[in-house]
Amino acid sequence: MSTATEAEEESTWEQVLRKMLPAGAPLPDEDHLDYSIAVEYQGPPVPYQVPRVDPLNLDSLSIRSSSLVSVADDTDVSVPVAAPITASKISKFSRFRNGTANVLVKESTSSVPQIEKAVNGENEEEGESAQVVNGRKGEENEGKRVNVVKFNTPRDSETEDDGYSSTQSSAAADALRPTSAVRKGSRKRGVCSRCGKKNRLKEREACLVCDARYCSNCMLKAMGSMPEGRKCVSCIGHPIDELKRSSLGKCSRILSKVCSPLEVRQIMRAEKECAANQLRPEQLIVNGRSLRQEELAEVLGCPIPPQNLKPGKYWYDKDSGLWGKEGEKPDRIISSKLNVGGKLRSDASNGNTKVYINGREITKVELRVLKLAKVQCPRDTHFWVYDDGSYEEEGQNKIKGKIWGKASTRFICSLFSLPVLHGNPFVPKEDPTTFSGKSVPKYWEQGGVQKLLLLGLEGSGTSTIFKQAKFLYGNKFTPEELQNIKVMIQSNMYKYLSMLVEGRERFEEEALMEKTTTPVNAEESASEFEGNQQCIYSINQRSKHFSDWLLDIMATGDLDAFFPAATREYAPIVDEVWKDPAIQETYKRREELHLADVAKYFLDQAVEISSNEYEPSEKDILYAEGVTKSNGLAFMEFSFDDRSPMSEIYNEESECLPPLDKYQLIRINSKGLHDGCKWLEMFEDVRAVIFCVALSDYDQTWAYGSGPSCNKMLASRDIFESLMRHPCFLDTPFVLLLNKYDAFEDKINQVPLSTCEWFKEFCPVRTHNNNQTLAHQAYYYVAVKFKELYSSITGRKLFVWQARARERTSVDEAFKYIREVLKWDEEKDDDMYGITGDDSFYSTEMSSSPYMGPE
Ligand SMILES: Nc1nc2c(ncn2[C@@H]2O[C@H](COP(=O)(O)OP(=O)(O)OP(=O)(O)O)[C@@H](O)[C@H]2O)c(=O)[nH]1
Ligand SMILES: [Mg+2]
Repeated sequence: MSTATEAEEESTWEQVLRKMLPAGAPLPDEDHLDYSIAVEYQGPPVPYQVPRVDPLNLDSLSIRSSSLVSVADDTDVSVPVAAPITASKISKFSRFRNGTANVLVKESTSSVPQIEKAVNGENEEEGESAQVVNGRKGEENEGKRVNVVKFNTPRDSETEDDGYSSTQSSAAADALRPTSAVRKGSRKRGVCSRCGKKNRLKEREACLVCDARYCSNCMLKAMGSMPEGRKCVSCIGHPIDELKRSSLGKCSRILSKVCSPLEVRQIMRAEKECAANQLRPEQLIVNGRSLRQEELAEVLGCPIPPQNLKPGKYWYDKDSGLWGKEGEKPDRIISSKLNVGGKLRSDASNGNTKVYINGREITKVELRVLKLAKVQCPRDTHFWVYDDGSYEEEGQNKIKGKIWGKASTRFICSLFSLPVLHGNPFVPKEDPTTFSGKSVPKYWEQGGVQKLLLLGLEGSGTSTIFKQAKFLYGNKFTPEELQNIKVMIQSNMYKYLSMLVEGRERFEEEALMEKTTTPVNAEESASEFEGNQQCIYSINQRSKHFSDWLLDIMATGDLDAFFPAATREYAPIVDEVWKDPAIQETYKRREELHLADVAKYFLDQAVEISSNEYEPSEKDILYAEGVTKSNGLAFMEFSFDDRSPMSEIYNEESECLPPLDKYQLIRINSKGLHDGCKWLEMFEDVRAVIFCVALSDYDQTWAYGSGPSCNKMLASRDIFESLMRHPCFLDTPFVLLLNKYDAFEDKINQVPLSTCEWFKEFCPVRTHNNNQTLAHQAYYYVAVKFKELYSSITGRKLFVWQARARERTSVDEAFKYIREVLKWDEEKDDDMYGITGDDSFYSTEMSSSPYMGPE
């Protein structure tokens, strides 16, 4: 039962309060004391009488104060419940304030009018009134109040702020709060569960247990010192809502605004590590049996534990280490030989293939991968698979091979989202057949498909090239891919806008700072002050609210959950904000914000893009940043069908023509490169690595995640270097695509190439008759720098090609060049001498270039 204490004397209330608060919670000072807390008191008996209040008879409760209750969205319960007291308005002597206008309103379901309401309304820090609550019997505590609608009537707040006349004890309100924390119902975005203020544009911090949402004003008051992370004080000790498990320990923007970084760190740590928030063993059922505490400990403590473990039913094959959700294909490989759960059942993953691994009937996908990996598995085969991936048929006592041994199998697995053994000592690196022994070209064994690996730093143009290849060589985008691209474009648009509004905020601050620190003369600056501190980066309230809201959403990483469902709704305001002169001014400084120039292309079409009927045009597809929604791995197969029809007519034995060369283009985005290049091991059998560099990056800065920033060209160079040193590619030819030549041409006359420290010795030749433009010279210089680096490390020749990926013909030429490189690479093994004299044709030979500065 909750106890509520009303203490007369200062020393006494302080004492009592301290005991009520969670250990370590700061005691609010008297002026700001507006806690309304209900916690179960578990301390020693107190030496004085605790005032008791009988539970209220809800039906007879008449409240003069500001709140009434509606149960608008609740069908089964309809008990009026006592009001939310705007806690910040209650004095420590716990009197209700004077009620004013009370209005009952249903929560509107459309959010557009709410935006209007909120953005036109006053700031949430100011007083408000007229709150209506959807409450429910027995769950009315701070955390449980939902759907509070407020009216932005400034008059009300004025009258409200003075005088508290009700003498009703706050204990009455406290008594209504249950002690148990139960999550209930849906909560409306933007309504603070404590003060009831509503603003859809403000982010709220949610309690991990009951999902009560608090505004930044109320958060600390409702959550205290957060000894178990973000939980209402009354929810401390209770297990978290499992839906929120993935957000444990992930700081929100609002929290980082309210607390210092050190506090945030402590809170996040407590949230992750405190006992109450841990998985309980009975929540995990493995092979049909819930775990015991020591089994859970074993699972979590083993060298390769299942990650992001959530409550649920799993199967585990302790011989191979395979682990998956009950009824599903394997999800990962964890440590083997753990003694946990029941016995693995044959139907554990609901397979119907009549092929068994360690007694489990495998799923169709697994069977497919086994077949692709050339493992013989007719029906009723029983395999025994060990934790190093080696396998044998049951009863035969003869190891047949290693399932994940071949790179190609690992690649297939990754395509089918099946787990593979990673970074384990058993990957047979020493096995010559899995490495590209060039004497028998590897691709012959794989049906003649030659893999081309396309990579580059973020924004270098790899996805543009990939998409161009798709347009060029005939692979149509499927409806599903198109849908993904559409969603990608829509969410990118919000990303661009949020970068702009964030930049605007910064520029505005800077501009105003400058204004105040450099007054032209006293009079002017005074009048400027009165002019409400405006500058070219200032925007109106409405846009400002939208911007704040957008930034909050972006900060919580919620974007995908929120869009594109809301895209249509917000299209007009997106368009309005984008066209705002302040944002346009900000866009002019986009380079400082690392904002791609396609931002304009897409934001100009905000309304069309947001529409349901929107279908990305070819140009949209091409200009969009990324290939897939997750923008991870993408691949396509193609061949160049450019044999002239004439030659076939002439060739009487046209059937004897060699089949067209088939290629598989695999594009990895730059993230895959940063994660310790671990992806790359799957691609050891590629025929060529195509590394893409944006020439125009030479004056850009860039940072790995939140790390220190550096020149982007240097970052590209470093990645390139780590690739050529990678053991998988020791024998693989590299093609360097120097992309964005168009942007480079535009830039080079304004920004000297020597801006990049690696190119500081570039000294262009300035003769009148020189028909080579500066861009041309600069391009050659860059190419030579890369070539020198490459040959100094590998002792081989680097192939370089220039590209403008937005132009389709340029990409076509690039691929034709790559084809020549492959041919040359093949022939060089056959004929070491015949070709070497001729190789300058394939590469940009310019070691004697006049543009090289003195070394
Ligand atoms: N001006 C110009 N822009 C280009 C060129 N190639 C690509 N872009 C643009 O540069 C931006 C980034 O290109 P992407 O193809 O997405 O780059 P990426 O390598 O896939 O980068 P991530 O997806 O971020 O890993 C896009 O807006 C492209 O339209 C080019 O040759 N010239
Ligand atoms: Mg991209």
